[in-house]
Amino acid sequence: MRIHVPYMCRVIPAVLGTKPEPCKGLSAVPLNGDRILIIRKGSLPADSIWFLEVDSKYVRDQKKVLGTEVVAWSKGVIGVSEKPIVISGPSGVGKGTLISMLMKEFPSMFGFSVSHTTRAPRSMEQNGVHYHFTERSVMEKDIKDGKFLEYASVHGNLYGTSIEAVEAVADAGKRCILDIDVQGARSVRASSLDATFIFICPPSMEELEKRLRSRGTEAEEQVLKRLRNAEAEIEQGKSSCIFDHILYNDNLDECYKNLKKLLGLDGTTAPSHQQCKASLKSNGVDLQSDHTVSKADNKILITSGIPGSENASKNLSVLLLLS
Ligand SMILES: Nc1nc2c(ncn2[C@@H]2O[C@H](COP(=O)(O)OP(=O)(O)O)[C@@H](O)[C@H]2O)c(=O)[nH]1
Ligand SMILES: Nc1ncnc2c1ncn2[C@@H]1O[C@H](COP(=O)(O)OP(=O)(O)O)[C@@H](O)[C@H]1O
Repeated sequence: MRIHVPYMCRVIPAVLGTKPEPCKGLSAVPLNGDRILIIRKGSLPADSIWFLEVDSKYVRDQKKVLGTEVVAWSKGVIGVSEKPIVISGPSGVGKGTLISMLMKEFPSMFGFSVSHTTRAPRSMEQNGVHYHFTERSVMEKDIKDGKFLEYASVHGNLYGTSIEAVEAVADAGKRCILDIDVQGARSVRASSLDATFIFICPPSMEELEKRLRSRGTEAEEQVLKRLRNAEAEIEQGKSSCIFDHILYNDNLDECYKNLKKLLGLDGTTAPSHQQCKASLKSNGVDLQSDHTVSKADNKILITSGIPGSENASKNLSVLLLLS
């Protein structure tokens, strides 16, 4: 079982009082920075593991918002969250159009990861909705400070996915969609974020140019740069092993139908909530009331039964902490 820190967690609005009672049956493992992993004994896997943030920026902000004393905030690992979806493809191929269609048809299911960029906003674009439009120096500092899951220089500007952007979608209980370039997709592939990777291809370079020009959002110099970059992007998208699926966006409705099909949204393969719950029960950690917890590097070892006894090794669960 893998636990991703800090994303893939959902915020449970459980505020502890100023003087929490000593809790029986809880194991606490201090992690990096201001996080503690809590494991509760003798409970269902779905309700047994969560993180506590102590005196983090989030906790301090909540103190202000709630106007009350808050000592910690819990971020629970509950249920099975669906894999995020990474969508890549050359500029003008129709990524944004397909993502908008998906979000419009399934508003409560998907959430868009709002990237940061140093490029100037287009006339219809809103800060915080389409992108977080950012100064290069600010973004570079945030990258240095480890706030980004991935970033890349694309068509002369910096683009990046902040950890907070992905976390915000997970916190809302939605499946995250990332619209990022091939370099970004490669970085996410190499990260701990388990995602579904989809590459969108144009039917031809002529059609791509037509779409890019007819969108009318770029100056000629930018159009030419994007078309030049498109050839390499398509080659990498098709030949690398980054992507799980390649979709051709020739006829839009057809492509959208295929996208829904591979996401299991055409009514044939979508997993039900019950199925998710069942798979969690069979794959999750079966915590018994007598277990010990220890930490070694990025692993949390949970041993049920009496340590050192013959049965203990059979009941060893290892949680990998990947950040
Ligand atoms: N690596 C990375 N690429 C991004 C991110 N956000 C957007 N992009 C990519 O940057 C490229 C340019 O995006 P944009 O300027 O909005 O132009 P458009 O693709 O023509 O709409 C596209 O390939 C996007 O997929 C991000 O957070 N990270
Ligand atoms: N299958 C398609 N056929 C014709 N035009 C399309 C198709 N898909 C998208 N478009 C148009 O192409 C332009 C670029 O699409 P967009 O979604 O902005 O691309 P991207 O986000 O990949 O840069 C938009 O004007 C959009 O309406």
